[in-house]
Amino acid sequence: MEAIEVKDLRKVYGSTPAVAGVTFTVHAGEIFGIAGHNGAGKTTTVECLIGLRRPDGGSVRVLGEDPARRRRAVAQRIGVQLQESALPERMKVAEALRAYAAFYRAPADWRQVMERWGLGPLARQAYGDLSGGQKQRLMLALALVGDPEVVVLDELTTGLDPVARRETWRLVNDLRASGTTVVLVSHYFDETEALCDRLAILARGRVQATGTPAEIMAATGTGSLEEAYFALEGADR
Ligand SMILES: Nc1ncnc2c1ncn2[C@@H]1O[C@H](COP(=O)(O)OP(=O)(O)OP(=O)(O)O)[C@@H](O)[C@H]1O
Repeated sequence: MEAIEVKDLRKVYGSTPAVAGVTFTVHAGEIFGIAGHNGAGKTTTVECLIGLRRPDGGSVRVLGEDPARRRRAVAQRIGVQLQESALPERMKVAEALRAYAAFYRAPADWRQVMERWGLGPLARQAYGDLSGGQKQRLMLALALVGDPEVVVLDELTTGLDPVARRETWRLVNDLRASGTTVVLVSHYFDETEALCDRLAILARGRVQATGTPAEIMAATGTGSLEEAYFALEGADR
């Protein structure tokens, strides 16, 4: 079974077609990128994957389930780190991990997750006192505390300095190594190029290309995913 299957997904807000017929498949155990610039439809696609929005057309299956109909069942098996997630400023790192673990029927040991992601020394520190990189690390740990089969990371490294960004990339690679399927949503093409086994490039609610970074570059005759994106954008206008 594929981890995720999206077929001809459509979502319209008023008269804005945010997602206009998106199709892709995520294989179990891979890092799959959903790449594209602001307004491409990435977040809307992800919200349909996790059951936060009901599609207007097409179908979505996550681990064989329809997230719009079986949101709670899917939520037990998928970890989500959403854009701009925030916690109460005074909540401590350990408290947040313990509270999130309590949502799940079969969570990971939150103390182990805390240690694994290097948060042990920060256990008693308040969320509001963490650095940007530490906050991101905590968000990643919170997405993993339910011991999910699939984890969705939306704009994971936005606002991080280059060192924290590389450190986060290493953590994402570690995740794949441990067998978790990762969906990485990003508008940074260097990030998707460095991390993703395969990806879909979205623009204006449509998939412009799917494949491995090498396949997409070869198909567009370009040397980077960013150049490939602009080549595809040009061709589509
Ligand atoms: N709740 C909403 N109501 C109306 N329009 C929306 C809503 N959410 C998104 N849109 C519009 O749908 C389109 C796709 O937005 P979406 O947030 O899915 O794109 P994105 O690729 O995630 O962009 P970003 O990187 O800026 O988050 C945009 O034109 C956006 O303005």
